[in-house]
Amino acid sequence: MRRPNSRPQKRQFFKHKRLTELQEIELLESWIEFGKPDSGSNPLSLAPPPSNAPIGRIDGDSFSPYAGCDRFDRLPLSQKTIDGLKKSEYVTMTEIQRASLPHSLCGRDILGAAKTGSGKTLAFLIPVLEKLYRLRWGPEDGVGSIIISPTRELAGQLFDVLKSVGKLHSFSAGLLIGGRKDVGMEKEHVNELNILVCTPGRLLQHMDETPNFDCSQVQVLVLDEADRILDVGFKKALNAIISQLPKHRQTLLFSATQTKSVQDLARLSLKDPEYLSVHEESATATPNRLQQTAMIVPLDQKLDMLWSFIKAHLNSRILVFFASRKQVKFVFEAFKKLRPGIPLKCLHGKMNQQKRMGIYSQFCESRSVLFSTDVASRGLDFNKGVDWVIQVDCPEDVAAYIHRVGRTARYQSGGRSVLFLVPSEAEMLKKLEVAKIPIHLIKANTKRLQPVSRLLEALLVKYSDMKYLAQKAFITYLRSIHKQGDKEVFDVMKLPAEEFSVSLGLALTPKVRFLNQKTKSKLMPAETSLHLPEISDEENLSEIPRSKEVTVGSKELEVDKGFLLTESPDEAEGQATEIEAVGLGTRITKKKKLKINVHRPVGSRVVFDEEGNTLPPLAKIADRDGGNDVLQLDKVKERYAKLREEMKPRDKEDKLLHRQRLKDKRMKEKMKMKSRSEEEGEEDLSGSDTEAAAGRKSKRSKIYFDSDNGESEGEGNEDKVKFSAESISLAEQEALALKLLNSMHS
Ligand SMILES: Nc1ncnc2c1ncn2[C@@H]1O[C@H](COP(=O)(O)OP(=O)(O)OP(=O)(O)O)[C@@H](O)[C@H]1O
Repeated sequence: MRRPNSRPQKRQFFKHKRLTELQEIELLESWIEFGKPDSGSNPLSLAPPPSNAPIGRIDGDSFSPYAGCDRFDRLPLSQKTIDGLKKSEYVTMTEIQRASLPHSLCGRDILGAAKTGSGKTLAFLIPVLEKLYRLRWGPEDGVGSIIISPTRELAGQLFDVLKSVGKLHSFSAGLLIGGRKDVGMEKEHVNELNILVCTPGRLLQHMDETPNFDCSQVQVLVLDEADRILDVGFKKALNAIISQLPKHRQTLLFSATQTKSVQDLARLSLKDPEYLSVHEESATATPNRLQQTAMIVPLDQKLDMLWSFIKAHLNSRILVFFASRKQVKFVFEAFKKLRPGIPLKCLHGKMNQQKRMGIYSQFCESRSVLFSTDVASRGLDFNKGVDWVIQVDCPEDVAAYIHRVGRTARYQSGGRSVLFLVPSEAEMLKKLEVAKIPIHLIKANTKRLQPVSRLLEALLVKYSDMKYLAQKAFITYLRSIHKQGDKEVFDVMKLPAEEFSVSLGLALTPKVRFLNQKTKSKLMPAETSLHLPEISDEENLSEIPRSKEVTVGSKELEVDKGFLLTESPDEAEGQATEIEAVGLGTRITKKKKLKINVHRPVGSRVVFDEEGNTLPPLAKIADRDGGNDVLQLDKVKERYAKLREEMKPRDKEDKLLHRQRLKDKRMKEKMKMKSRSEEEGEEDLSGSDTEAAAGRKSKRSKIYFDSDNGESEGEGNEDKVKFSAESISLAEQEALALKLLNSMHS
């Protein structure tokens, strides 16, 4: 009885809701049309209305202005979006949101550039939601918007923000990224999704493989980190994607480092795009709350510096960038074994996706050090903030620098960054300065440096897989420098390859095959690691931005003051002395330091000096020519040369021993096989079941017996061995075989 009554009520409710929605859309369309900002204008130049000014329709056909407003609820947005924003605690707009939303809500194409961490994500997600809402997009309409991100982690992050802000809308959205196994399931549902957040590769995979996958109705295309996606690396994929999208669509491009290349934009067929670069006039290209520093660090001392830095900042969240995956793996594995006292994690593109996502969220949650390649350099917003960004290897260009340091000091929080430059990369400082990046050249407080290369040497002796990782790290680093396009900054020939390999704990310098013989011979000899950087002369020094003091205040920053010293102009007697001091300082192992050898790998040999203090295993070798000698560079080099010489015969011995062991093992296996076949019976040996059996049999007789008469080849010899398989036990056979082997080797 109740049912028939309830139906009309329900229908009434929906009818009412539909009308409201339609009315809302109508109102929004009129409001947007009424307050359209002039094409080419920047709404940021308009003063925001007073807080008590009316919002929406004022009377008849007039509406409140929205260009220039500073709060989301003053924009012509659907109630669902306003409520979604409020629930996610977004009330006031950031500059890029204020500048771009009035234009993008009108349906215009946007090229948006703003500093890292300035809120570009909402600047493109809101117009996507609003456009589809106003078009009353539903499940049967299929894909209405595609948001492309260069990395999986970033796509995942965008998807989370979309879910949070758009949770009151009824659109279906999907995350399509590589590395996920459920591609089959994705294929079944991808056509039902309204908003796709994806990486270029996975999207293209669906375009190629998924039957009936249709993107011909796409209304809004978004490229986050647009300059990266338009880069050569994604060129083919992007061209293929664009060819399957309708020409009439809205396109939104955002990045902290925007492209203006006409060629790039022509590929996207933008229509009169609004170029909104909100921080173009700003004094700096990086966030204002970011304190940026650089240090000249000889290549062979980078790991000493990094290790010391980590040990001095055990309560921080530190993101460390390297040039290659192999370096990330080596340093992560090595430092993990040395136990610095803070959790270590690593992230690179070859990790499986689940692990990648896990590491990303773990790093968001707790204090730790994350070693990463540039896979984490763009867009990622670690929710509890990153305290330090350390660039152990120089970024490939200024844009890469901006994105890397942009992982800290996001939105309204502060952050700090350190860039390590080898002396030959000092040119990078000038490039950063030209790009309006306020970076201060500092030098390390060498008293607090803790050398780590000797510990690495010990590790490599103990763990053979570490040696392999170190070799790979060495080669890939040199290769990455060799491949860099900017030859003003990167010159592989200026790198002290041998010293570098020693600093990784390698006794022998690996061969660098990708450099031809001629080039190899030109690789810098060891002493160039201490050569002056190009900024050594007074003239150039004055061009490098300096700060008199790093502004530090908190308790933790006292540690920084101890570890990092700003180079004051008074100190600049000449870069030569300073760099040399840094160079030597990091190599000096003061006895005092060695007394507490807390970094010793677990289970490693402990060596004591005459006073009963513990020393790292190789410290003894270092000191045996007299304590003061290590203070001299020549002696240090001599020591390493000696060490290498000492290691050479040991390496040979190891190889011989290894070969011998393999032989013994093979011999034992064969003996076992023989005794097994004997147990199985004569007929097996004489039978001709398979070719393999025949082969085995003939091989056996070749090794153990004189082929015809069953006598050993060594007859007549003192150690002659003559045996018959039937007459002796397996143990005896093994003993005899070993004896035979020994006699052969002797
Ligand atoms: N209007 C806002 N009010 C408060 N917080 C905001 C607002 N907009 C963005 N944020 C916060 O600012 C942080 C950075 O935002 P977002 O990730 O969008 O920056 P971005 O400009 O895309 O950075 P990147 O260039 O590194 O990709 C995020 O934590 C986000 O939640």
